[in-house]
Formats: sequence, structure tokens, C-alpha cells
Amino acid sequence: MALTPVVFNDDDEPTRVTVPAPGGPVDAESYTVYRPDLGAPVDEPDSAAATVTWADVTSRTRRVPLVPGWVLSADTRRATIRALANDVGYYTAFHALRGPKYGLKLAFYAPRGAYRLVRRALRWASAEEGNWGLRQHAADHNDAYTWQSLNRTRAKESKPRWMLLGAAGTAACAAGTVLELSGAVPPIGWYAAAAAAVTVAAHAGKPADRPITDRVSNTPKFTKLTAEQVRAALVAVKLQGLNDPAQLEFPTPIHRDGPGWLARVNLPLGVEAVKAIEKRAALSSALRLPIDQVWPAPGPEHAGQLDLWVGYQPASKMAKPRWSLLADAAVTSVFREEEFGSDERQRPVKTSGFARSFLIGGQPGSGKSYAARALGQMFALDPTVEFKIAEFKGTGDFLDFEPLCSTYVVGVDDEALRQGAAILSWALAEAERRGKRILAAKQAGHAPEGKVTPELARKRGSGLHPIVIIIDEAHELFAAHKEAADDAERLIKRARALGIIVVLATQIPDKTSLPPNITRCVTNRWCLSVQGQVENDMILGTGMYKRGVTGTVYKPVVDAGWGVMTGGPAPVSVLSQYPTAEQAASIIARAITLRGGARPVGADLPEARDLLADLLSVSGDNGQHWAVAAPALTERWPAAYPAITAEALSDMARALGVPSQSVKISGVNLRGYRRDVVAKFAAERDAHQAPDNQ
Ligand SMILES: Nc1ncnc2c1ncn2[C@@H]1O[C@H](COP(=O)(O)OP(=O)(O)OP(=O)(O)O)[C@@H](O)[C@H]1O
Repeated sequence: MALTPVVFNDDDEPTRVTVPAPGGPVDAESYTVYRPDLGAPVDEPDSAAATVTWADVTSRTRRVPLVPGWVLSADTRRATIRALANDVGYYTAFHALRGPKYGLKLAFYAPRGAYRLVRRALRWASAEEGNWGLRQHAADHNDAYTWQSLNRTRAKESKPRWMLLGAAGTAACAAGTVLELSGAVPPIGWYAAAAAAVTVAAHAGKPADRPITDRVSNTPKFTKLTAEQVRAALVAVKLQGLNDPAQLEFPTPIHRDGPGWLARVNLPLGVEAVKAIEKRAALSSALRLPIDQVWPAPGPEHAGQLDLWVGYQPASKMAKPRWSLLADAAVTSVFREEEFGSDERQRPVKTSGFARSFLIGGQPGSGKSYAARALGQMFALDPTVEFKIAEFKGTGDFLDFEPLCSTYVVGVDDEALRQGAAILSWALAEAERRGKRILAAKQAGHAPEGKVTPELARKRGSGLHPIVIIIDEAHELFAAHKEAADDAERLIKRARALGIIVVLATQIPDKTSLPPNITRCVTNRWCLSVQGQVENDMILGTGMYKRGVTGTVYKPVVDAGWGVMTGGPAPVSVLSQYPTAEQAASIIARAITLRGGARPVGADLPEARDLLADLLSVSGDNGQHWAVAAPALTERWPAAYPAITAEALSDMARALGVPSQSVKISGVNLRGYRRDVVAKFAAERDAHQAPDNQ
């Protein structure tokens, strides 16, 4: 840190910045202080004037908003008032509980304080302060003349003081008597006056180092983010290219923003804000605040601008904002951005559903099911949405959605898992059918971009209404039915423009439970509390942890519902909406009413197929080529194998252990499967399943 020498004169006034002479200051009464060089104060960004260009003057982005942003939003307004009310309530309760103790202290200190106050008044009136010592000195040196002169001065000063004191005392007594006799002051007023007098007296009587009230907090309470804190913290996290606090500029003064403080900082030239964001944990350590109170984010103007938002309290301790969808008349649309959670500044977090898919990952107790429910509740208020829900925890977390579902599966038994797999293969077939419908709509000029439009989705009989497929504890399904994972991957890729929205929630994001291809295709990944970097990056993508985008900062259960979501313009921290049981019931009741009370009737799900048996049935004596088997399966069971490609079939078979190899059929050598290998796997599986079935 740079140090600036400042010379102070004999009046302790700083004179100038100087290079001190080797032997110290020349003037004997001057001294030099080495001050840490902290750069210009943030409240006076006067250096900006010198660098302002015409573009800056005309660009509206540099304008300071007329009123602070948080005042404009009802959510942040409520959050700020709630934070203040919370503090006031806490202080009141804290001190009210200690009231009797404070009363005893007041009673103990007040007499001593009253004595001190009276003594101080008498001393002042007698004007002895200072004079007595001088008179004593004169007496000690037999200097009668000086003594008399001092005494005259004292008497002269003291006379009006006595008169003033007497008058004030008489006036107070007279006023008290008049007020008492006139009854103008109610008894409570006299009690209040007595309490105030006792408090003043006790204050004067207590030792200087013993406050009457107890300290509310033992740790230094965070009340305000200062430029010095920000500068020191950013230098402490050791960003390459930043080693001097003076290198940091504050384009706007640090100010309140929602329930916290926002410091917008320009990092030194060439230093990227993302480097600071990656060091969120180090920043939390440098500011001595919990990590979920410190939220660095990229600033709006350039890549070197950092928005450091510091909450009044850790996000996990803040009250939750009210959900806009709880309003009686709330209706949503999958084509619009709708609210499903809130961020650390209590601002609503929104997403649309169309052309999106969602992956929610986190350890047990992180709030995955409720996060998926929040998305589901948001979609439920779009009356065109049909639900297909499979939950493999088996506890009925989505039971209340059943009236909105054309298919609802709950359980972890073989049958439930088979039905879950069937939802995915049905959806693939539906995607095929929808592709054709959209082609027809495009030819008729109703789908100019070859996508489902809101009008097409609403049109009765278009067969293009939105379908939301929610699979909770998806790892159970993918572990039991390998082909379901393959279907899910193909569906997510294929369904984007076709109005089929897939929401997967899983607690085990490893390769076998959640194939990486699924993770790669999903548009919105929401990582709730996870144990470490590996799990985090499996959900959010490689390198996310290092970029500071991580769910490891949240604790399971304690921070349930909190997570980081990617898929929007920038990763956001989001707390899922968590309505009470009554509020959730009212959302579902409204959703049913919006659908005219009718339960959606979806097409029947195809029977789940046994891929090994089906491969055998389309195989020749030796085996079959993938390119022949795929269309043969589609022809025989179009609902179960809708337009499956040779590659997809080979992938699905490989997932069951069947290798893809060169097979010679009618003299042609192509990639395919050998019949004896498939038969062997089928026999092994049957033998393995036999004891379970007994
Ligand atoms: N947004 C939220 N706000 C507050 N509490 C929440 C929120 N979401 C979930 N919870 C709480 O966390 C608990 C666990 O949530 P949930 O069942 O969704 O977790 P999970 O990750 O699905 O757990 P598991 O994997 O064990 O099933 C819930 O019972 C609820 O009390």
C-alpha cells in the first residue's frame, strides 16, 4: 500500500504533502505523518469531470436515476421496510426483556448523578472553576493584591450566575406548581418527566465505562458499506493487476439498494470483474461477513466494472418476498417471463417456459422438489398447459397437481418406473406428430418461424398446446431404464420449438444417473445446495465453480430452496417460491377453475417395451444392422419407437450392454448387433430378475 507523508504544524493542521528531509521536519514543532494512500473520496468523484466526453454527456446510461431503484419496486420497498421493522422489533424486544435490570441500575446511579449535577451547578454559579487555584497560588506567595483582584473577578462572574440559577429554579418550581394545580399535565406526563429526570441523573452518576443498557451484539455489527472496506477487501483478495487501493474508482457513490448496499467499482484498466466474482469466498473473508451476505456481480457498463452488493443480513436470514402469482387474478403464459423465485436483493426472478428445459440438482434436503413445484405452480396458471408428472420419491410431493395431469405417476416400484419411461417415449412420439403439425401450420402461414406460437397453443384442436413434463428424482428412472435417459436427451433436443417443456430434478448428478448429454442440452440449470465443486460443475457445467457460480455456498435444509440458475442473461442466485399449504391449494384451485374444472385427457401412453426382446424379434439368424432394425421397430411399434434413428437405437442398446459391432448379413458387412449376444443379455437379465419376482 502506498504511503503519503503529510506534515502537520504546531496547531496540528496538515500543511502539505512533502518528501521529508532525512533528519525529520526542519521546524521543531512540525511533525510528519505517513498516511495510507486510499485514493479520492467516493462521494466527490470530481476527477470524472476532466474525463467526461460528449458521448458521456448525451448518453442516458450515465444519468443517476431520479429516485433510487429500490423505491420503485414494491418488492424491494417492502424488503427494506421489513428489514428496518425487523431491527426495530428486535431492539425493542431485547431491551424490554432487560427492563427490570435497567430500572435497578437507574435507581442505583440516579442519587449519585443528582448529587453530581447539583454540585456541578453550584460550582458553576460560584465561578470557582480555575479561579480558586489562582487565588491559592497568590495566597501562597503572599500576593494580597492579586488575590483580591481574582476574588473580585470571581464575585463579578458569580453574581449573575447565582441570579440565573435562582431564577431558573424559581421558574421551574412555579411552572410545576401551576401545571399541577391546573391539571394540564396528566399523571403519566409527570411519570414520564420523573423517568426522564431519573435517566438524566443516572447517566450523570454512572461510571463512564458502564453503559446502562446492554450491548445488543457482541460482534461488530455491519451497518454500512464504506469505500475503505471495499478498497481494502478488493486489494486483500489479490487480483492480478490490483495492488493499490487508489487504483479503484467509484463511478457512483456507494448507496442503499434494496435491503443492502451497492458499491459499483471500476477495477484497474485490464482487470476483469469476473476475476473478483470468482473470489466471492475470499471477499466474504476480507469483509468479515457471511458468504451469503456478499454478492459480487458484473457491472452494467464494461467488463471491468464490478457491482458489489452487500446485504444488511445474510440472504438465508431474510424474510421472503410475497409471490406475485398469489394475487387472485394471476394468470400466466409459458410464452411470457413469469416469477418463480426471488434473488438475494428480493427482486423477482423470472423465466419463460417456451423453448426451455430445466434441470434442478442438489443434495437431499436442498429443496429440489419444492423448486420443481414452484415452476409447476407457475406453469399451472397457464390454462393451456397439460401436465405429465412422474415422481420417484414416492411420497406424493406433487399429489395436489394430479387434477391438472393427463398422466400422474408416483412410486418407486417397477410399474411406476415403467410408466415414467413411457411418458418420455410418448413425448418423443408426440414431438414427431407435432413436427408434422407445425409443418402444416407453417405451410398455412400460421407458424412463420416453424415454432409453436401463443395463438397456435391456444387454438382448440391444434394439438400444439404446451405440455409440461416434470420428473422428480429422475436418477431413479434413468438408473432403472437406460433407454429413458436416451429418450430424455432426444426429447429435450427435439422439443424446444414444439411446446414440450421438460423439468428434471435429481439429487445424484453423476454420469450414470444423469447422462452428461442431458445436462448439456438443458437450457436452465438450477444448482441448489451441493457438497462440492464436482457436483456443482456436473449440474452447471465445467468451470462454473471456478467462475464463482456455485451452489456450495448453501447449506442443505438451512438454506433449502436457494440455488444458482444459469440460462438467463447471467447466472442468478434464486430462492424458489415456497407458498404455504393454503396458498398452494389456492393456486391449484385457480388452475383447475381456469381449465373450466376439466381434467386434461391426454393420449394413452404406449406400453413400455422390452428393447432386448424387440431387438430379437426384428433380428435375423445372425443379428441385424442398426440401419435395418431402427425402421423395423418404428413400423411395428410406432408409438414406442417413433422415427428412431440407427444411431439412437445403437445408443439405447449400448446402454443395456449390447455392443455395436460389424455384422455380416446377406454378404453385407455393417454396424449392428449379434443375435446371440442380445439373447445372452436377455437371459442374464431374466435370471437376475427371477429371484426378485418370487
Ligand atoms: N424455498 C424454500 N423456502 C423454505 N424452505 C424450503 C424451500 N424449499 C424447500 N424448503 C424446505 O426444505 C425441505 C426439503 O425440501 P424438498 O423436499 O424439496 O428437498 P429435496 O431436495 O427434494 O429433498 P430430498 O432429495 O430429500 O427429497 C422442505 O420440507 C421444506 O421445508
